[in-house]
Amino acid sequence: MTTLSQASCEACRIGAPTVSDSEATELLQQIPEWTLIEIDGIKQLQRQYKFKNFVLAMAFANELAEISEAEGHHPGILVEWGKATVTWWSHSIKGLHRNDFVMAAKTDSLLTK
Ligand SMILES: C[C@H](O)[C@H](O)[C@H]1CNC2=NC(N)=NC(=O)C2=N1
Repeated sequence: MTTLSQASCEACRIGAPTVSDSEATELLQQIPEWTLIEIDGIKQLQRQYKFKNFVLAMAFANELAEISEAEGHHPGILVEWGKATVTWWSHSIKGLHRNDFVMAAKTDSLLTK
């Protein structure tokens, strides 16, 4: 099995299937720090990362911007002093696609680079 962080984000077109609840539970085992949330009926993955200051949190957000552009899939990022909150979901399908789990794993691997 390819680990999520090594997978590529496949194109996610309108009408692509959302991940089922049982698939989500299984995929979450590979990204245990992430929480499944629901906002306005849209399921999303969210994780808060802690940093020593604002500049480090901002630098992390910029690295995440680079991999997001490379993969064509983009997160919500809230940068505050000492933390960055990252949220992944697929706008085109108003929910979670496997891409979101792949991107969450890639986000985690930025920290271990
Ligand atoms: C045309 C472009 O690839 C699409 O609009 C992409 C851009 N980034 C995206 N990011 C996310 N998170 N969901 C999307 O549906 C999405 N669509």
